[in-house]
Amino acid sequence: MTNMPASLDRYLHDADWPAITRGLDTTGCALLPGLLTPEQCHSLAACYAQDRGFRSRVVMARHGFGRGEYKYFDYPLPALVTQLRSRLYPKLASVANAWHERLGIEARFPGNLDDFLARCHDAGQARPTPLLLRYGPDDYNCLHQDLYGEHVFPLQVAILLSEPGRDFEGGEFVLTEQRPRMQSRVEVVPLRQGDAVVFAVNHRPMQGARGAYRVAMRHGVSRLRNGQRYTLGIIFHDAL
Ligand SMILES: O=C(O)CCC(=O)C(=O)O
Ligand SMILES: [Fe+2]
Repeated sequence: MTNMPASLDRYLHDADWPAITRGLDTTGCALLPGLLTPEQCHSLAACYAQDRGFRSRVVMARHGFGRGEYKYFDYPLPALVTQLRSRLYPKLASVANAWHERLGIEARFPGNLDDFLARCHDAGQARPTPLLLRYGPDDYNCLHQDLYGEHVFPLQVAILLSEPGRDFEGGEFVLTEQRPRMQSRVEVVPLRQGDAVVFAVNHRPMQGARGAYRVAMRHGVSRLRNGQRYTLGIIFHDAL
């Protein structure tokens, strides 16, 4: 994999971060359309078949997580994954800090990923969390939250590496939001190949009459009707 592609640098520089922040604040998710090129998607998805470069493989059905499988990258991450993780982090850290402030959570996030990871590693959360997921016909991913220890960065990113309609059908990315004492609401996020969705890992603040309250978010993937679907997941906190 090559060094930081200029296109990615430009994308992150030119993106409308105030609009992305508004999306995150109002719905708990925001789209970064066309963050990766089809070629980048293809080469990341092709990594899945390799044995090297991963620390573990999870067959979802064995754990009741759904159907399909995923593999956690090992350190050192592929260059493109490192770049995405370290460049996206500072853009999202200010949203994360604003959310903690509104939720009355004490922890604040440093401005760069290395400082945040040092905090995770000091607490024993030292295993890398970026992952590739692979789904085939009838596979799905149950609603879940990617929590791996005490240290939680409240936003994460998923990038669709396959093209809906061409590579697979079904398999929609869904988010649910559970307000206290209310029934859950679902949001389907339409993604094309190369699109990234930024979303809340566990809680997000919602403005109420008497200040902000906590909404619990979960994410998952609906059943594939056919084909193959690959995703790159970028989680910022490391795992115990
Ligand atoms: O395959 C997907 O779109 C969901 C991936 C996921 O659960 C994650 O990135 O944490
Ligand atoms: Fe996930």
